[in-house]
Amino acid sequence: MHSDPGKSVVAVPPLARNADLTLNIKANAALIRHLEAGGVSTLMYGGNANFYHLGLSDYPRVLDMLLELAQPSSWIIPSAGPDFGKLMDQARYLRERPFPTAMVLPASGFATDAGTADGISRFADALGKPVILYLKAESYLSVASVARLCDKGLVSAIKYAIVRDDPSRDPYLSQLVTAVDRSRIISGIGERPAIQHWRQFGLRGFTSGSVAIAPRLSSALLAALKAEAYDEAQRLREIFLPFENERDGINPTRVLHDGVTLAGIADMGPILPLLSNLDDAERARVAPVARELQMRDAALAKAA
Ligand SMILES: N[C@@H](CC=O)C(=O)O
Repeated sequence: MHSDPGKSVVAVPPLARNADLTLNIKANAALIRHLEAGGVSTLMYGGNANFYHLGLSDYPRVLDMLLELAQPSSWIIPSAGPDFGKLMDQARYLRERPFPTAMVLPASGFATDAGTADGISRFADALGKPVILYLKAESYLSVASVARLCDKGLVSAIKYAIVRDDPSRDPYLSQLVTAVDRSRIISGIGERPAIQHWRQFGLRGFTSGSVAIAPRLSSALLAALKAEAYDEAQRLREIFLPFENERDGINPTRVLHDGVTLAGIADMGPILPLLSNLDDAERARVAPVARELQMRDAALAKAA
């Protein structure tokens, strides 16, 4: 298992379940094979896999399935939390397994900056390893608190996912890249802001949900960024926008979950409550867009 955040696009895939909500091992295997065949070797199981609602009784089974299904050369990053009790309970299962790190899901509400920093420190101590921070809102952790956690050696990487109308105007990110080593920060909002985060803020990697449908196209975008081929990167980014627009218009996690099924990659089945699958009208809207993205990706495979 490698542990280099810039080696591949960091996929944030959905998790497949059967009708009775048990794990669908065959469908999860098919999705992981699809990603790995498309050049993706880092798979982060977090929001899109709905780890927010994963019970402790299910957690070790999910961790073991992911370890079994991924290639030994791939890097699986599970997440934990978001609440403090779950973080500390899950640390026990994580530390018994060979994960180089885990991502802390961000709590929203009923938390303070100081309390969140304290909770993350205690989780990293219990895990015995530095963790990945997931910054999704400015109110979650101040830049000073993030820098202190990094200085204490408790953070291996940061998934930066604060959405801006204009990603090039981001005072929090501007402060962050001066306060911590920017090579630790990964753009965490998919293909849409990845080029601006790369060029303007020096972030050297990105996470993606839509990579679960189009791993070759997303990997080609990362390769274009690494080669400083920015026109090509822009062309590739635009291929993702129709699907990303549906995700942003309905719900990013729900559209991705059912989009993978509708694109014919693997049957993701029901999404774990408290989320719900798309309704019929939403499925009718998303299906052609998901299929188009999958076909563009397949065309790239044929051309290679
Ligand atoms: N939220 C983004 C990146 C993954 O975390 C997406 O789902 O595309």
